[in-house]
Amino acid sequence: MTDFGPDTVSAGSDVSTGAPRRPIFEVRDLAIGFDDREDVLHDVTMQVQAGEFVVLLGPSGCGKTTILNLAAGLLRPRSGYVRFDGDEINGVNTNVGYMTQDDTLLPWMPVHANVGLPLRMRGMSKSETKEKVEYYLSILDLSEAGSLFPSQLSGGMRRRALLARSMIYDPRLLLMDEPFAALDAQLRHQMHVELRRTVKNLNQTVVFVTHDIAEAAKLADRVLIVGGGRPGRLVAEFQVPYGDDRDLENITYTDEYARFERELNEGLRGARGPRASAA
Ligand SMILES: Nc1ncnc2c1ncn2[C@@H]1O[C@H](COP(=O)(O)OP(=O)(O)OP(=O)(O)O)[C@@H](O)[C@H]1O
Repeated sequence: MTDFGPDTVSAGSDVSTGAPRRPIFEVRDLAIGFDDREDVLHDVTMQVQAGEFVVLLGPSGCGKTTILNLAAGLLRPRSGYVRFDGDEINGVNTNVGYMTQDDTLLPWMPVHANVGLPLRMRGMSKSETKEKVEYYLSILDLSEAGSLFPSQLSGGMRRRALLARSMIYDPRLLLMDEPFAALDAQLRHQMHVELRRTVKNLNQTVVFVTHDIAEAAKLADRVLIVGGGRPGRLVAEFQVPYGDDRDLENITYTDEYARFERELNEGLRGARGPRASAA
């Protein structure tokens, strides 16, 4: 575990050239609040490298979604900067896909039209859109469901369709805000397996928000713990001890996983602010 000071970053370097890598998403010395109220987040510095799966883990209300909204360009910081691929984010960031726990499939459109919608809105031709939709439906095991309407899908299929729609325009960064919170435990597990397989195959960069320790431990390459009371900050960073080839069907039975879950649990306990711990 790394305890965060305000200057902590995870820059890394390119193994082939030794040159420092440019992060795809970067926040430095950030403070953000709403109206004239106290800051929600303060002194936040973090970086996400291309291809990484970063999980923001923290108690409710600590500011996790706020970080995603900054990445999407929906919010601006009070001070500090938020950069995407080296450039400050000014206005809506069209390089991101954003999947939340809301079900935003349009009920009057079949799955293929829902999934292809972002491409049609960007002016892609019908035939190109069809090809891409077919590809994404196939990698998310939805090929048979293309002509069904959202009301005809199971909960897991709806989540997969939403994931396909968030990824179809090849966003350079995928933001996910508790996307599986409404699913039962078994379906959530299936979605974890499919999500990791899909994003790793596509080398998709992900920032994923949750307050579920097991979800963080299974999915992440790196976990950042957000919290510490108000204003919130990054209180700890954990590099996940198992690699890309992790077997999500069996990993939860290993000692390594149990140890890591305990570490995250302790980190999360330290992230609860004075008000939360007193409750
Ligand atoms: N647009 C807004 N206007 C005013 N306050 C806001 C706004 N967005 C967020 N907040 C406040 O900022 C704080 C952090 O909210 P945020 O949604 O980022 O937390 P979170 O960690 O994602 O919480 P949860 O896990 O419950 O979703 C909360 O107190 C929330 O009420």
